[in-house]
Amino acid sequence: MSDAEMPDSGAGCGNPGAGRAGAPEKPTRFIDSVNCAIEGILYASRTQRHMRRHFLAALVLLVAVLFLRVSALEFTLLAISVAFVLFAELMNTSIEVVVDLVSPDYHPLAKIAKDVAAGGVLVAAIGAAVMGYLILSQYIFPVYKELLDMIGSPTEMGTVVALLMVVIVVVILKSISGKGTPLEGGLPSGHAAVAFSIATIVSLTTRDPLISILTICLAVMVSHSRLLLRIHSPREVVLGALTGTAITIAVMLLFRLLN
Ligand SMILES: Nc1ncnc2c1ncn2[C@@H]1O[C@H](COP(=O)(O)OP(=O)(O)OP(=O)(O)O)[C@@H](O)[C@H]1O
Repeated sequence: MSDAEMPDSGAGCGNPGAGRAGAPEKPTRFIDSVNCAIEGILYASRTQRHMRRHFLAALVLLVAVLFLRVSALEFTLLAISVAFVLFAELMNTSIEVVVDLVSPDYHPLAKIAKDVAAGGVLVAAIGAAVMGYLILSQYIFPVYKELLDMIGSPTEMGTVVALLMVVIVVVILKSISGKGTPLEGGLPSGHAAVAFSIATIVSLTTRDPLISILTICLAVMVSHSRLLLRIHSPREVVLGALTGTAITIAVMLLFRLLN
């Protein structure tokens, strides 16, 4: 529980006796119990960055649901998935706090307890992602396909020109920033730029949203490996990805305009 806060033992819900008799009292009224539950959720949001991310994802999903006009059944399935992820994160936080209480020092069993609880959150999140994909892809894929159709299929010449331009722009930007070599380090990441350029070309060639997502996943993995190897910073990788994608799309649009 790296960023957890030590709770204030005197203040909080359902302990009106605190401060008077000294010892906090358990909540007796229903409203006090509800307040305690809300305090638990607030504690988890305040101390667990993953909880905040889950809430943010839930907000994004709600906005998407509003725009995509999913059916009531689909909304129910999505809501259950999101609630399950939030529930798992709350249970994970609770287990972390209990483990820290019982075993503040390193203990192999404490590690297993926390790792298993974290595994529960991961399983819930993967389930929600699969559910989200299966439901939302029916609405998003046709729009995405239309977008790919608007840019058009790349010609062989367009592909070669786009890739060469990406490499040249990366070298120029690296020489301006004065950091790194053509193949290692500096701003932007050349690997990310080329990986995203290839992902864009494959997406436009196949015009298949699923293949597009899979190749983008590969590009993300290539970019992530540059971070893991500590060759690039997140900023350099993101700029590389944007450079590769933007130049490739621009070249494709230009070829479409000229032919
Ligand atoms: N007392 C301990 N004994 C052994 N290993 C521990 C202990 N505390 C934490 N760990 C290890 O560190 C990992 C992270 O624990 P921590 O309490 O920091 O959770 P966290 O950073 O909030 O993680 P999460 O992303 O799961 O919410 C645990 O999964 C566990 O492997």
